[in-house]
Amino acid sequence: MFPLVCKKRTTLTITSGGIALKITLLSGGSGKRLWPLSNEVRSKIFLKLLRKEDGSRESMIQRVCRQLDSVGLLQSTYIVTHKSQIEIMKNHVGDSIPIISEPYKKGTFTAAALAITYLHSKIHVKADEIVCVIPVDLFVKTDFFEILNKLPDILIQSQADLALLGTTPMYPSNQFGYIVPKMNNRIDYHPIATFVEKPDERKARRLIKNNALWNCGVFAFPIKFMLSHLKSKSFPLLYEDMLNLYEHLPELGFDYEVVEKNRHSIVIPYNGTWKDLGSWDALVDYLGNSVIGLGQISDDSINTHVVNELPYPVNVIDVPNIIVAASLDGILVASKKNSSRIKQIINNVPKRPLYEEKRWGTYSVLDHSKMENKIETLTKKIKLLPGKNISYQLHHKRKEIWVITSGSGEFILEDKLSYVTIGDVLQIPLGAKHGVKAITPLEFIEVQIGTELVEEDITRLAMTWEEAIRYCKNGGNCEQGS
Ligand SMILES: O=P(O)(O)OC[C@H]1O[C@](O)(CO)[C@@H](O)[C@@H]1O
Repeated sequence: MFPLVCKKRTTLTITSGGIALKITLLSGGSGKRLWPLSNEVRSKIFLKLLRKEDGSRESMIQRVCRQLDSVGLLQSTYIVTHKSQIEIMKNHVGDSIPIISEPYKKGTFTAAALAITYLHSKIHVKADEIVCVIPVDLFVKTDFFEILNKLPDILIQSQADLALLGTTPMYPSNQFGYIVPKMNNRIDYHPIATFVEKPDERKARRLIKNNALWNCGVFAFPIKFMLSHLKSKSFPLLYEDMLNLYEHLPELGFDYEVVEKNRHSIVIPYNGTWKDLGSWDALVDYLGNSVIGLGQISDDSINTHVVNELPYPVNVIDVPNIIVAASLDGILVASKKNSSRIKQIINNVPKRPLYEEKRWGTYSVLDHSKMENKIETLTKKIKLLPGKNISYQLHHKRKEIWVITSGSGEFILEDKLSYVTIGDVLQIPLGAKHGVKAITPLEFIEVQIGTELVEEDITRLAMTWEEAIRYCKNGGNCEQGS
């Protein structure tokens, strides 16, 4: 899906003054403020909304990886993400970037700690190598990433054990953390005097007068610095031990846990574009068009945007300064200024995602009905990318009827392989082993009938098609589908 193939990975990647640098992208968080396009499994970093120069669109994670690649850092990049997002992550960035899977969402400090134990005990990164932790939901120009290559030198020269990136504030925001530098006569870094988190507007103005910078959420330090911090907190230093304990570890933020307590930190000023793309208000500036998907906005609806994933048009007449975002998960109509308030009410919205990107393609839930006798039906539209397959699997609580609506593929039912194409109707009884692989882009409607229809009711027997084929008694001979 995404042609990002990074150059050959080496254990010793970028060196500056002989010290190597590793990049850790933290991609946790579900981005509730971008509901309904983001949900439990499709976090904001996977929304393919950002317009590229060639007119195509990319997601935040794709943009950051492309920019890291252009400054030669992708080959030393590791991604930390929650286990539920591994499949979608691979769809966006491919298979060549190592992904460290978080068993639970535990905040930026605990996620960074997991990454450090991985680098330290799994791939034996040296204790004085520098690790730079970056959030994925930032919008910057490529020159921002060029600074990262200077981090090892700057950390050595300054003898600091923690470096942060700070950007010149655009206005007295009460939404960001401020870094107050002790001004020296250098232009490349300053020691940090103090931090002020989300000040009110008056205080923000004063801070800006005192040369304070917005905290970009980028932290760099030698591995040994974090290892000693972990030791002092009695956190495990080995990756496997960390995984075993993860469920019981506290949810901690890196800012509070490390940055605000450390006495030898520096800030590296960055004067270019930096934007936190966490809300509709911020994101719409980078969409390129005022309407994405089906819909129209009248000329008098100034500064209004529509992002519509539904197959129905959204028309807006004479309503300025709003965002309309529509997906299978729901519809948001909000003033630009207050669209972030969705975060407070989102908990009342049903959790099951109605749209998911999987390693093989996507599915959308079209209908879910529950009858009085506890029988449920759930209808999905499933789209498989050519050459991809769903697992060879069975369900304990549902039978399925599939109608192939487009394309062709191979289908295995109870260890029997057949060829399927548009118009075929496939009956999959309760408990029957089944799987499908797309030859050309394959689309089908799946009707599930059973009790407790949840995505988790899947016993997977084989993940790859080669493994699935081995189940076939007829040695893989194709028969015409039913
Ligand atoms: O195990 P995989 O490959 O993720 O496939 C899951 C998909 O297979 C099905 O169970 C089809 O039987 C879908 O309902 C589901 O989305």
